[in-house]
Formats: sequence, structure tokens, C-alpha cells
Amino acid sequence: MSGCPFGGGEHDAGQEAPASRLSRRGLLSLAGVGGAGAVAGIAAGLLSHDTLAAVAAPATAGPNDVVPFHGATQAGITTAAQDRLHMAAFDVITEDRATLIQLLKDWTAAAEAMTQGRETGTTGAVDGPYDAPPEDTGEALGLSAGKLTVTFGFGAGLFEKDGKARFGLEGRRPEALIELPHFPGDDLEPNRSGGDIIVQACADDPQVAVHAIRNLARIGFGRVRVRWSQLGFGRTSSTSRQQQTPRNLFGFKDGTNNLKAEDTALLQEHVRAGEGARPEEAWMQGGSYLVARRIRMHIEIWDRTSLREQEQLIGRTKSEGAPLSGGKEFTAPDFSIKGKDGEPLMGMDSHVRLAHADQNDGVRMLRRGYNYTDGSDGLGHLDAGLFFIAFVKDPRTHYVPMQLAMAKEDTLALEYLKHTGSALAAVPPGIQPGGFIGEGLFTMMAGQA
Ligand SMILES: C=CC1=C(C)c2cc3[nH]c(cc4nc(cc5[nH]c(cc1n2)c(C)c5CCC(=O)O)C(CCC(=O)O)=C4C)c(C)c3C=C
Ligand SMILES: [Fe+2]
Repeated sequence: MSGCPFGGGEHDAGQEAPASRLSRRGLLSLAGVGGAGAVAGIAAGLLSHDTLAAVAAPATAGPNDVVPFHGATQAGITTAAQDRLHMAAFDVITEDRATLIQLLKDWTAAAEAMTQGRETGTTGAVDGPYDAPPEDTGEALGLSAGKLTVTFGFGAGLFEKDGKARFGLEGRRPEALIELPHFPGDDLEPNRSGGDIIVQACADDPQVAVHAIRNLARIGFGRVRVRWSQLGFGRTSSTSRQQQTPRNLFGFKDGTNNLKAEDTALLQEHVRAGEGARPEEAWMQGGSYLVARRIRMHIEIWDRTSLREQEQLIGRTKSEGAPLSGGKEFTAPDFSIKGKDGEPLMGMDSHVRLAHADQNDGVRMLRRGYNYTDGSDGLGHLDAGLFFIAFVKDPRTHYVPMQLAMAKEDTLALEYLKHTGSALAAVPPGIQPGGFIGEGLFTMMAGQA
């Protein structure tokens, strides 16, 4: 721990912590808000603890750094995709319903605080008892909220395990929360797949995203166990028309024809879950389903592939991302135009043709993935790829058929990709002030004991 900025210096072993010690975030903020005079006042003990608490706020957070936490839908779905990801899957290791509910309440409070640029707990990283572990791990002190969003989803394992219902949630598992089928070519690793609760933390600062997951794991100690986690850098989608289209590790623009936050009617049609077939699943209304796939890309092979073949595999130009049928990046592809050889300019096995709504019963999805590199595989190859994330209304109609078609016909998938991780989660609707994540799932229904 570094020294106190107000002359208190390091704590010595056994020394009591100052009674009204401010968090560094608060102090930094105060320096910004109240100016040097306020900071001098604190140092001289002139300001009361209450006064300090009232003015303490994140260090550099401004309105542009903070994404609202409460709302009809969870943040982190249509929120303009941030630059960094830390996603984690947790297995719940308690079987007690009240303990699970308390965990969700604790996580809600912590997520709200962190997304607003505050520390977790009431005493944060440095204001608690000197002889107890701090309530916040501290690595985000001095950082802004970084547009952090924390999005929670429930995996099938939360509802039942080994054929037995859990937490009194009999009948509450939505029918859309299926076990994803094994797709041809899948090489899924169990320790990179599944999970009872999936948490997606996105931020523009990697340390903020890591801090969020780390603190949720710390808070959940004894109640959950981390099953897997994944870091991502460089978003591979635009989710707003205000954003520039980014590039994936194949060097292609990715996200051009993604659904965007501005497409409100299409989001309602393709991303927001309905009330479900049964009253027991009404708690998901307004939520969504999160599909996560860790897709390793054989980039060394790709890097030895000609530009012509790369473009034909994708169906778009590498420079501008324009469809091979002509036009500019946002021109709609024309699948009927043929070249001199009589073959369609948008190849029959090209990724864009196979993924396009025209080939998939009109279905669309909101893609929100990230690039990843996890070192090398010991055989001289980078373990790098795309951590694919999509939000859909119903994975049975909006993901499985498309993935199946790709696994069978998409030359890009067949020759250059390998799926090594997979998860599906039901993402409940947003949280209202005073509520907690997934509250509707735990609300007793008429006739329930
Ligand atoms: C099952 C769904 C999808 C998987 C898995 C997937 C993997 C994947 N995609 C790329 C690169 C690109 N994908 C592009 C478009 C695109 N991809 C999907 C779906 C999946 N992709 C859809 C629905 C679309 C949109 C199709 C359309 O309507 O035109 C593109 C083109 C640019 C764009 O529109 O985003 C690229 C490039 C990789 C590298 C990859 C796995 C590693
Ligand atoms: Fe794609």
C-alpha cells in the first residue's frame, strides 16, 4: 500500500486506522470538485465525515464516464460497446435459496456502486477496520467509472443440476434456456463452458472491467466459484451508429450489418425476450438471451491466405468492408449478382451470405464480441480469436439454426475457426432502484407456497 496523500504515511502493523479515513477516489474527486482548499480542509481535519461523504465521488468520472445502472433493460446490451471485456461464469456452491438471493442483492449493490465509479461496500478499499480485509480490492482507486456496465445472466445450472431442481425454481426455467446442441466441429473445453451465473463486465479501461469481476468473485466467496473467465480487448462490433466499425483479428471490419441501439423496432423483434409460453417465465419479459462462444482463429494459416481468398471467405472487401457485390460499406449485399464466371459475387459459402437474415428466416442478432489473445499454445501458435457474444430473443430461433448452417457450410468456420468455449444465459430485464438482479424470478407466483 502506498503512503497516505495527506501526510499520514503508511500504516504500521497493529496501528489503528484513522476513524474517518476517506477513500482515495473520494479525495481525488474532492480535489477536483472542491479544489485545493477543500483538500487542505480535510488534511487539517476541518471538514466533518458527513460533509466529506456528501461530496465524495469518483475521481475523474463525469457524465460521459458513467452508464446508468437502473432501467427497464440491463446495461451492457444496447450500450455502445466499450473497448474491453471481462466475462466470468460462476457456479453457485450453496443450495440455500435465501443465500442465493442475498448473493444477488450483494452483487446488485456492488455492481451499482462500481458502475457509478464508487468503491464496493460501505468502507471501500481503505476506510475499513485496519485489521480486516478491505471491502474493495482497490485497483480502481483514482480511475473513472470508464463506462463500466455489469450484465448478469442465469445459466441452466441455476435452475437444475443432475436432474434435480434447485432453489425452489421448479418450472421457472424458460423453455428458451436450452442446452445448446453439439455443433459439427465443436471442440469445447468443459472448463471454458457453462456456468450457473454469467457476468459480463465491459468498460473502456481494462483495469475497471477486471476490478468489477474480481470484486464480485470476492463478495461471492463461499457462495460461488469462478468456473471460467475471459478477457477481451478491441470490440468486434458496433452497437450504435455513432461508433466506427472496428476490425477483428482477421483484419476485417466486423459489425457493419449488426443491429444497432437506434434500431428500436428491430431490437424489440429480435433481441428482447417476450413473456414466454408459460406464466412461469414471465419474469424474463424484456430480458434477452446471451450466447457466448470462445472461437479460436487459426491466424497463422489465415496470414498465409491470399487477399482474394480472404475476401471471398468473408464476402466483403478487406479495405472498406464493402460487399463483394459492389457499393460501399453500408450498401446492402446483392446475392443474385453473378461474375464473368457465372458464379455469384457473394460466394455461396461466404460467411456474410450464410449469416445474412435472407438465408436465416429473416432473423437478426445483436453481436457484441471482443478479440482475445491468451498467450500461445506451446506449439508455436497464438491462442487468439474472437470471443463471440450475441444477445437474442430466443436462441432456438435466433442462434442455433444459423450456427448449424455455418458449422456445415461456412468455409471460414470449417478451415479457420474452432469453438473452444460456450455458454448460454437468460439475461433478466433491468433493475429498478431498491430492487435486485433477477428479482422477478424469486417472486412467488399465485398458488406457490
Ligand atoms: C452464429 C453467428 C455468428 C458467428 C459464430 C460468427 C463468427 C464470426 N464472424 C466473423 C466475421 C464477420 N462476421 C460478419 C458478419 C456477420 N456474422 C454474423 C454471425 C456470426 N458470426 C452475422 C449475423 C453477420 C451479419 C451478416 C449480415 O447481415 O450481413 C462480418 C461482416 C461484417 C458485419 O456485418 O459484421 C465479418 C467480417 C468472425 C471472424 C467470426 C469468428 C471468429
Ligand atoms: Fe460473423
